[in-house]
Amino acid sequence: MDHSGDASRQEALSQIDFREICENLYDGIHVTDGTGTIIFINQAYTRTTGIKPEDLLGRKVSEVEQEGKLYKGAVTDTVLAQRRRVNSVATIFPLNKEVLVTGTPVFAPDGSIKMVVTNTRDFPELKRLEQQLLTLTEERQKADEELAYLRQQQTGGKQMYYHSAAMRQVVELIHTVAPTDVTVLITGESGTGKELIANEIYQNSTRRGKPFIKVNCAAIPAELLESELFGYEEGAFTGARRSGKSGMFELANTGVILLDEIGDMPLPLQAKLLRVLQQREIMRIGGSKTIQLDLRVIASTNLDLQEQVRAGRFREDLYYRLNVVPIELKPLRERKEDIPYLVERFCADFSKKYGKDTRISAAGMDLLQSYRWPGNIRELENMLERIVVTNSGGIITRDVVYSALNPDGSHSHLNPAAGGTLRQQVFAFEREVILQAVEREGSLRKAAKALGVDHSTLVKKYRHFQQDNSGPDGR
Ligand SMILES: Nc1ncnc2c1ncn2[C@@H]1O[C@H](COP(=O)(O)OP(=O)(O)OP(=O)(O)O)[C@@H](O)[C@H]1O
Repeated sequence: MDHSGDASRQEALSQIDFREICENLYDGIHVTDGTGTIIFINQAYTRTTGIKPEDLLGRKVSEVEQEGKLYKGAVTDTVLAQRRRVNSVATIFPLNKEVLVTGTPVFAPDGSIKMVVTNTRDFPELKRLEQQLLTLTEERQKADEELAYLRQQQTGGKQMYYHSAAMRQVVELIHTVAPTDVTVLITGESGTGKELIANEIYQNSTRRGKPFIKVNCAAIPAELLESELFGYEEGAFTGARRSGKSGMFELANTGVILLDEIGDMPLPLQAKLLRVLQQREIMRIGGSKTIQLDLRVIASTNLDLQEQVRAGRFREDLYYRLNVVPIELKPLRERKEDIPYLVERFCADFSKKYGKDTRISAAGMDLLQSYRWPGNIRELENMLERIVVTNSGGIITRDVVYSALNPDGSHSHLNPAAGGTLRQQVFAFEREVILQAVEREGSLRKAAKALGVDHSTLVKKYRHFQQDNSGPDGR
């Protein structure tokens, strides 16, 4: 066997000056012989205690203690008596402070104690670190709790209401795909509930409780979006934060990222996003290290992405990457069956929230169903909240709905057949006039009288309008 390695190690070891090592230790070292006479202290000891070698060397620890000028609470004599390691807190008089001391016996081959080596550590420093650790742990715990609460608020605070076959299908699809990690693209007009759907997917996914980061690609200026998404290293560009910053992808790691308004993402960034989706890794701006990503991507937009692709504003390859499972939300006007259910749920929710008991009249509901809801469910929800808060009576009448839909008195908002033919618009207007009169007058006969038409004409028209909410050709 070749022992040359051992030999050279021995040789190297023999050259080492252990005193030099001692002088360079961070802890203060105080060494006595087997009788308790101090034979060595290192520089760190002097730094920690303010006591110089000439004050101690050659003296007995017990004598120094008795004198009561330099320290008290030394462990040397206890170590000598008990022949074991002893920890204690000693008081250092020159600096008027406490230090943590650990005395260790060093035994000779015959079993006698040949030295006592005592480490001296700044107690306040340790204490400060301990306190800092404790504070940080508490803060971290609070932050974790707050995060869990906010995440819950952000994603689970709202219930999804639906009734139409179209929405039932959507919900079924969500529950099928949620537990998988598949990429989902949610499309629909503004206010149709895209974000709510994304929340539902997150809540039912295996990543629930992990980060869920929502990025609105349209709300962040194009020149900032890249650094928001990818983060940057210190000094990556002028104005970059000194310590660098993690991007949204990094923050979302192990969880879910929702790229909202993806259709508004600038083309150069689309190329970078495609790379992220393909390689599942990113590099911070100005960085050199790749960061592996484990995340699920949900994208949403109110633009027609295929149209954007045709117009050259959206990369086709990215479109296919995102459109693995498409979920399309119809505008509210195309799923009117949802309206009564939504109205009832919202009325109940807001009544509870504001301590009221508000219900909607049949005629009020009828008017809500005939409206086109350009702002979709968001508009309906906001309007009902406003009505419930301001309405003093318990019943939301047709008049109340009418003024809520038409606050400035112009008929611009309330145009059930907006964009339709003259016939459709006249139909809508006539319908409105008749339904309002019936509600106001309380009976068909009185309404006919007020409007100056035959009772039988009014009955005929009223029945027709009741059967068809939307327009003369059943639109
Ligand atoms: N099916 C639903 N049941 C209950 N509330 C809903 C439903 N759909 C949408 N909402 C409510 O309507 C509002 C708008 O929904 P959401 O923000 O999800 O729409 P969006 O399609 O993401 O809109 P935008 O494109 O403008 O961001 C929210 O307050 C949401 O809670």
